[in-house]
Amino acid sequence: MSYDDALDAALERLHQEGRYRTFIDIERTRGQFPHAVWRRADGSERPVTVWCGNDYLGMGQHPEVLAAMHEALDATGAGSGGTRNISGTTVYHKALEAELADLHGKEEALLFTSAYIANDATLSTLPKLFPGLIIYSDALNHASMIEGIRRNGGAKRIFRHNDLDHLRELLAADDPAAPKLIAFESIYSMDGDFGPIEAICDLADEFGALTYLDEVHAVGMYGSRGAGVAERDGLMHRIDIINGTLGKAIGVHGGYIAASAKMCDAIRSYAPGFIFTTSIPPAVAAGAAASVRILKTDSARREEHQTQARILKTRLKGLGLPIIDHGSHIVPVIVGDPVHTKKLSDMLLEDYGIYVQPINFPTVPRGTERLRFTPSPVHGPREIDALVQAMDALWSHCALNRAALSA
Ligand SMILES: Cc1ncc(COP(=O)(O)O)c(C=O)c1O
Repeated sequence: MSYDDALDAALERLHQEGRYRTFIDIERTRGQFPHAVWRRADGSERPVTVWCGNDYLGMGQHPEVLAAMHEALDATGAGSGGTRNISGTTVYHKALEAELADLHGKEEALLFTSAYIANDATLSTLPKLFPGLIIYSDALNHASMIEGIRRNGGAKRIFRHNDLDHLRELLAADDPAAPKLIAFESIYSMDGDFGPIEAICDLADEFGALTYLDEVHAVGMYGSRGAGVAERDGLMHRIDIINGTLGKAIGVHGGYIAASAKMCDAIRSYAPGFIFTTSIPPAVAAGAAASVRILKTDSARREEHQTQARILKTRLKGLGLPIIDHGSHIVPVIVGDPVHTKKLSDMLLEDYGIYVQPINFPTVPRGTERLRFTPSPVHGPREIDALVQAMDALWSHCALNRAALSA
């Protein structure tokens, strides 16, 4: 088989399984979000409202964030010009790390090019620091954590999602003297359910394990200063390593960990995913630092975000649509098969100008294919009304069941 034939076969497999992904070309205009323009393949345009963005708080359009980026861009130029060790460290990177360490109440923070890389690089490096380390990983952890754990060559145990009894059983079965780390998330983004942070910290204390918490879907949105669910629940001091993104609620780009100075120093010194890659541009660091700083005091924006999510869930539930509701900001509507999920997504876009991507297997289990809406403070009553009316009409059009789901 030629290389070309092999590529054809690999792509065909995805088409056959209904897993081939096509990009939807969405063009934004500064200050217009969530309104944007969809450019079709033939070049024609359609105005759309974006309902699946992860710029949860609209910070990517915040004038102070944009001003900070412009200022740094004008002062320093486009790129960082190197890895952090070789000319890629600037005052902007250091200021952002200080801002993040302060946010999470940790001694230090360490920037990565994304939260994916932060998870992968940190989790793949930890066994080099703690020989014999056993990592206990929630079954629904993000792909970036799974990849890091898979590649690290150390021992791993997968506990059933949020199942404390199973986690305890696994911890108890291992050598009490072995170094251990429990890796989990504060909000699991597909169902929007919360990780049992306090109970996991209790188990970590009991079994002498470190805790690693991915707060990617919570940073900026939960806690009095936007540090995440651990802050909201008064548990930040019990987490050894916090992972966060600058690309979702912070509205810019990049990722980080926050931890003790020694932990950050060791990861900085050992992790190839930190050492051998160009650092984020200074302008990106400046924008992210401005955003983090603003969100530390802008609790009104957080409250508005939660209110919009509650309103949307209540309205969709009022139509009898199967919503998963764990009380977070994520609004998953379960359609239950890939064909209807795709059809709904296509019709919402073409007929109603509403952009939401279908979420299918393997991202979610078969039979739970869904549309996942992400409201923000800039989705007003007009946008919510339009979405609710469209969902009502399309649900009837596709003759889908109207049955409430329990959380
Ligand atoms: C739980 C979780 N962790 C990490 C990431 C990676 O974040 P980033 O987009 O900054 O790479 C994601 C991305 O969606 C995520 O959902």
